Amino acid sequence: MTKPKVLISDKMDPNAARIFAEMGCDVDVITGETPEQLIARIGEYDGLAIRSSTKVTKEVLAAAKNLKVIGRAGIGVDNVDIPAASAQGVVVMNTPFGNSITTAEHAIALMFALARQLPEANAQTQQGLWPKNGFMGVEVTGKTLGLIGAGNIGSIVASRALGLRMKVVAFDPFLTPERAVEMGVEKADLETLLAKADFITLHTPLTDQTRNILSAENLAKTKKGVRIINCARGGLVDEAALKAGLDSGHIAGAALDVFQTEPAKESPLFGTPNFICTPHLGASTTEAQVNVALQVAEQLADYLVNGGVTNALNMPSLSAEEAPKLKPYMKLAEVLGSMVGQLTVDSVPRISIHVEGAAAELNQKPITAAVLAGFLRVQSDTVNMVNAPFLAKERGLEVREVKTEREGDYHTLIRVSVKTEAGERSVAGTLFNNVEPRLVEMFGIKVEAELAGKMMYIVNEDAPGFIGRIGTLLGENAINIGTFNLGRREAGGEAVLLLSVDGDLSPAVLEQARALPGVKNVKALAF
Ligand SMILES: NC(=O)C1=CN([C@@H]2O[C@H](COP(=O)(O)OP(=O)(O)OC[C@H]3O[C@@H](n4cnc5c(N)ncnc54)[C@H](O)[C@@H]3O)[C@@H](O)[C@H]2O)C=CC1
Ligand SMILES: O=C(O)CCC(=O)C(=O)O
Repeated sequence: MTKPKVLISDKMDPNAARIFAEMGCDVDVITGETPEQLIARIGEYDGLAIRSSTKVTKEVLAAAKNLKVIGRAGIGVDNVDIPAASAQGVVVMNTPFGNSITTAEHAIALMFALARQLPEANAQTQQGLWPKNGFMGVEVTGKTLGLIGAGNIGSIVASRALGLRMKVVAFDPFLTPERAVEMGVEKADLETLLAKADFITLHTPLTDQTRNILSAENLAKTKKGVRIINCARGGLVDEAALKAGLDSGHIAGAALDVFQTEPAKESPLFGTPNFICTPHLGASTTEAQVNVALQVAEQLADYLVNGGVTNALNMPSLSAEEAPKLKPYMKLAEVLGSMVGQLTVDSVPRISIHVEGAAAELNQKPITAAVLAGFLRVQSDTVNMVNAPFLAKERGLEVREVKTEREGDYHTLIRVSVKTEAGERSVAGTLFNNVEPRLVEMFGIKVEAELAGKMMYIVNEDAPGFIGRIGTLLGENAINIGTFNLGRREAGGEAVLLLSVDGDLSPAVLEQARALPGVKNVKALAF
């Protein structure tokens, strides 16, 4: 088997390259390239490991013909076009915890730097000015810290602030009252936070809801003398309004690690009294960089080599332990989805995936994704488990998931039903010996078949002589029959026949089969 090829395109701890090699990948480390150089190179790689400098745009993705996974050694993925990656079936992963402590510590460091004006005091002292009377700081003890965003980093900041004997007021729409109690913070709305906080620190992603969350209007609602820290993302704070607030003295200090435009080589804020900044250093400690490098390499290599999915942002996670267990179920799910896709001619507004028995004990998301991939692949051969749920949504296909833990006739069953103009139609399958996918029912008729290779599907009236006629027809066309699977609603009623064949089923052969007496439908299937 050829080794997967991975490109590390940003400066990363050397442990990443070591782990990739140890886990069976060929790895190149080529950093600092222009977008054009990356576009020219990316086509040869299966995996791409990045930090924040590489911008994975639509154009880069369009050139990434072999790319299967992108790994961000860090948290924020605003430098990756995730919708374009998803549409192309490329998994995007991050390392959500590796640099959280480090970034929280940077926010606390900036808070102290603001409280005691450390950068300016340092600069003037080293200029020989000994400015002992020029710097009157404030204590943080007893002060209120306003936390906007109480996720991983925000909650670490809160714990450190509580240790410093500060009060913490948190605004986060997703923070439950129970979690706020557990964290020891007061849950508040934004207005309350703005009115109460002596220091405000931001720890949210940049989204349509958080963009400009500290707008001119909101900055005006803060307490006079407030100090603001942003170690999350540029764009959360209106930089012009921040400058105006510092100039007027309403804001006593501001510290930015992140800017609206990065790298920030110039800014109206530079040189403003009580403004301090760092060049997006939040995650820059030896410990954090080793953590994220190890994690990103392990996650990417695990996906490329074993199919394990960890910390993916555009597909359900699948641990290396779960992956082998789920594999036969996903295969079954995919062939059932494919069968329904190949047999359905009408438009399908809804697809339901019902798992029963052993399958119901597993993570259902990958099973659903596999059904959708099989179902939609009829429309495009670039569909895979990553982009299938995305495409289903885009096409307005309603996806229903149902679980029944109790076993029915089989120890496990997956049923895929589609709603069409002709009504609800379903196929169901099980696993023989826990590994071999088998169809056991289609459209209400019990029929057992292995769905593999080239197959012929026939619906006919159950009548004597039919099997002989179809055998003769295929024999006359030099088509060898591999397996022969029959089912019927009742004696003399509707019957289905699924044949696996060795040769090609030409349109002429299918036409001859359709012309046989009692035949209602004939289709060539491929799995
Ligand atoms: N400066 C740096 O070098 C680094 C920056 N970061 C950035 O820090 C930010 C936070 O990271 P984590 O804590 O790991 O993320 P997280 O996802 O654990 O937490 C984000 C929190 O923001 C909350 N949130 C979402 N929308 C909100 C809204 N409209 N108002 C208030 N809260 C809202 C969420 O509910 C969540 O609790 C991210 O943007 C990340 O990219 C992370 C690491 C390093
Ligand atoms: O990789 C870096 O230095 C930036 C880290 C960051 O911003 C993140 O993890 O979101």
